[in-house]
Amino acid sequence: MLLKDKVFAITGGAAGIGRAAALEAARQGADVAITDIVPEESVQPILDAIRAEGRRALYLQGDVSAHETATRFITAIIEELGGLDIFVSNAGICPFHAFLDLPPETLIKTVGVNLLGAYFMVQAAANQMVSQGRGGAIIAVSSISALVGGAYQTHYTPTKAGIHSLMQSSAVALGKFGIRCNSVLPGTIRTAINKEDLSDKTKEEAMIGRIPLGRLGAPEDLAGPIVFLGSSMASYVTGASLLVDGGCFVNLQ
Ligand SMILES: NC(=O)C1=CN([C@@H]2O[C@H](COP(=O)(O)OP(=O)(O)OC[C@H]3O[C@@H](n4cnc5c(N)ncnc54)[C@H](O)[C@@H]3O)[C@@H](O)[C@H]2O)C=CC1
Ligand SMILES: C[C@H](O)[C@@H]1OC(=O)[C@H](O)[C@@H]1O
Repeated sequence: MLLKDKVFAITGGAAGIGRAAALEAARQGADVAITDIVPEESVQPILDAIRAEGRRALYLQGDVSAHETATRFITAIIEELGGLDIFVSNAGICPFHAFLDLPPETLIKTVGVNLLGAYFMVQAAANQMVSQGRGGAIIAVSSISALVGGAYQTHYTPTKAGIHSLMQSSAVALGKFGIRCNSVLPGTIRTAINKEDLSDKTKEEAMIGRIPLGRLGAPEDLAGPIVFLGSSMASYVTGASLLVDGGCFVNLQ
């Protein structure tokens, strides 16, 4: 087991990539804390699955774009699970929209959830890890979109580039405390975030055609890389970013 008796916390753990990572962390021996904006009832099956692995599970409902959520989440983790070893900033939104008429509210909301939310959470987690004095690991779910553009994602890709950069700077700021900071850069992974976008079958086929491994990703494809970066197997890895995209990024021609 890669995370035996560690405390693993994740934002946006109610669905998609976050849910897959939370469940894998429990399978790998960690107690798991999840925060998400959805009500606790809808997360109950995930909490039950974590407990079925013999691990403790905690849920806090909250909006990551409100900085108080970060304090509330870390406080709950310490009260109920007694410490924090691995923190994953994953919650995010991607409301696809054209550039020229993008409403300011959509920009403000996307930056608030994706970038400010990640910042508040990572800062709070880092402070807790520093005060514990035993190091830790922070992983942010950035995106291949940190490196490439999207005509309907002009408000989204800068948040993912920002998260990628946040992990690089945090790695520098927190190295002296033994805290490692890395990001994963998923390609296109089938989740609720892109269900509507991928309902355009012509677009979906074109996207699959660009991927050397010949398929879109599944949430579970991210679970292993996230657990690996959180584990002692990655003890000399910090400031790094790991593309998890089936080879899409390197497929130029
Ligand atoms: N699915 C994909 O193709 C890719 C996803 N990503 C990133 O992966 C992360 C997870 O996304 P997915 O699992 O794909 O989507 P998802 O929609 O399945 O999961 C996102 C989770 O974040 C939660 N969430 C949304 N707004 C929130 C808020 N204000 N406060 C707290 N929780 C909130 C949602 O309730 C949901 O549980 C996001 O940061 C996304 O940008 C990155 C690259 C590709
Ligand atoms: C939600 C999109 O399918 C997805 O988000 C990303 O960050 C990827 O680059 C895809 O565009």
